[in-house]
Amino acid sequence: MRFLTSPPSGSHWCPTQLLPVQAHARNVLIPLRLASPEAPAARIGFRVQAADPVAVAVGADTPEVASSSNGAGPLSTGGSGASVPEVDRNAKIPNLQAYGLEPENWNKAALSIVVVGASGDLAKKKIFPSLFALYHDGMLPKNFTIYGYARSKMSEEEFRSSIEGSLGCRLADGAKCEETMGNFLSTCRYQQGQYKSVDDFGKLSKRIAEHDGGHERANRIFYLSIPPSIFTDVAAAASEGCSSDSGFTRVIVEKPFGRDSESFQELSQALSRHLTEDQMFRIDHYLGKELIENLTVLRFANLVFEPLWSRNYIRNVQVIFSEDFGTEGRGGYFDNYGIIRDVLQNHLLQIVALFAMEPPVSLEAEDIRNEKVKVLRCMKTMSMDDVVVGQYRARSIGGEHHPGYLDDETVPAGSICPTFAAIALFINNARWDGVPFLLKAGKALHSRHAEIRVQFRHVPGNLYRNKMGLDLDRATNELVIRIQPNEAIYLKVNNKVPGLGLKLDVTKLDLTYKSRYNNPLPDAYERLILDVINGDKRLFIRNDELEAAWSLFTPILKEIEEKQISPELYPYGSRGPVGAHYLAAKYGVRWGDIVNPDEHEGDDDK
Ligand SMILES: NC(=O)C1=CN([C@@H]2O[C@H](COP(=O)(O)OP(=O)(O)OC[C@H]3O[C@@H](n4cnc5c(N)ncnc54)[C@H](OP(=O)(O)O)[C@@H]3O)[C@@H](O)[C@H]2O)C=CC1
Ligand SMILES: O=C1O[C@H](COP(=O)(O)O)[C@@H](O)[C@H](O)[C@H]1O
Repeated sequence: MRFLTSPPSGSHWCPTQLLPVQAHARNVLIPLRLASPEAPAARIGFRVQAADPVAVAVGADTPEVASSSNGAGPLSTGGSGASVPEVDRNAKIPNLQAYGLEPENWNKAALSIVVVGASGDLAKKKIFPSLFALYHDGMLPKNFTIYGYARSKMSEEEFRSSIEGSLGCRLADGAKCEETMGNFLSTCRYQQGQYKSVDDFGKLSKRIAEHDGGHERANRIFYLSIPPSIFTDVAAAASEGCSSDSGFTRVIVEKPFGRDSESFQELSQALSRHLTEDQMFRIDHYLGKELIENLTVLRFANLVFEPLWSRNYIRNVQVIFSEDFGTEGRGGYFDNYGIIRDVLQNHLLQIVALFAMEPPVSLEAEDIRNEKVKVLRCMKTMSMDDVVVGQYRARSIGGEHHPGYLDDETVPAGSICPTFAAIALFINNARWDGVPFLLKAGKALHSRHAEIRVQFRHVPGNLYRNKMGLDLDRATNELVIRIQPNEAIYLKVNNKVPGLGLKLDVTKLDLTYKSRYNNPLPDAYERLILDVINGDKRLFIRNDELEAAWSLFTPILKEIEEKQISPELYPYGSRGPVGAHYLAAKYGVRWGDIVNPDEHEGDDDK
């Protein structure tokens, strides 16, 4: 049982690609089922099993080599041969052994989690509910305490009831849930204080020390859930007044990390005066989403994908973020940033980096982040010809009035801040040369979904060409990784419609998570907070990644602001500005979420 913490939600051109299919095949057997209502399970059939990825990747297809590699993890090839510790996300106690820790020690150390900005939106909406879910699932060390820290005056009771309202059980388990919630709340304490005050953080330190006194080691985590303008003040005051003297002190820093290259450098230098790189965990919660963490598994643990992962087979890649609500309540923050800084420069770019990077030497955080930086640095500087910006306007739908962006009281009159942006991105390396990566993000659109769409090239000399109708693009394979809602991975394939005739249709090999897996998915913040406790930085962003990301986006952000480029207006609840279609069409692409509206649950085709 879990808790509701969010809305319901290579190698370069691989020589092995040239090998005949038989060289990859290990055995031939077993019925294969296609996930199409029209295609019932076959009684007899065959399945071609790929040889072990390890053996193929080293170019050794002999059975001897293949079997000798069987025991190793799928990614243990590339590097020194050192085995990668296996992370068991389902273990009650997190992957302690992977970090050389024993469960016994884990429970010996005290852990204090300080949520700075505890009175704010993110703390209530995500941080406390995620901590509660971890607590309920037994994923927090026995001796842990949560401290809320903010300027607001609140008694401990008021603080607890402000949190309580946002905690909920995913599946009601009645009294048990209430009891667990009560126990959790009793570990929550509140400390009022100023963000710049070393003395106030000192008072908190004293309280923590009194409480943790009996423990040999006392670890502290600070979650900076505050506006970026005060990140440095808090880092300075907390590190001076409230660092642990017998354990680790780690700091989680929320986005946005600056507004452009210059402000990012300033922030980064200022923070580095108070915190070491080791202590800092720069969060991008999209990296904590289940389907994003699975991206590398999909690519590197399956032979059927990685050899196709290049310009040779992929026509274009689309990364789409769509929200069906506006900036309601966050207009003040949003107007200073806009959708490019809010979503594209971080969440979507991080997805592209993970998607397009070369295989890392190992699964160690630094090896993964090295590859992400490399691919980010290969990206071509964007020009305004490849950018479309939009802003939503008011609209009445079925008698219900939806205010436009400018109707938000917290938004300055006449603001030209984009609430929608579409961008074509190119990667100048051997793997991706010429492949358009189309990124699109918008608020107040027709539906809420986030997905990656990989459109493959046409089959050369296709024998079935005349059976596919005029629109050959519709018949090309498409791999869709639906990040949310209704998480799924599906591959569109052409298939013979069963019967005596020869008719083809496009159907799906479908892995819809809720049909395949029983467990509800953890919220991204749960996973990420647990990783901070474990000291696992794989899903956190390194400074040089951000530097590369900002150098990519700063020129267009400056141009939009200096030239005061007006956004194209689009009606609330629509599919966004028409300009986005022209941008895609310029590269011979159609947005997959528009061409296939039926693939989005809750779509009402406005
Ligand atoms: N909310 C969200 O959905 C998301 C937020 N983020 C990021 O997380 C961080 C926190 O976001 P959120 O909770 O929305 O922020 P809030 O605006 O709600 O601020 C959090 C707390 O900080 C204090 N505060 C607010 N403004 C100021 C100020 N100008 N000077 C000093 N203190 C201030 C307030 O506490 P008090 O007055 O009690 O001290 C407030 O409760 C931000 O960096 C944001 O960009 C990232 C992703 C999503
Ligand atoms: O970081 C942000 O993300 C949210 C969307 O997050 P999701 O997990 O609900 O998809 C977005 O609404 C917000 O504007 C942005 O700051």
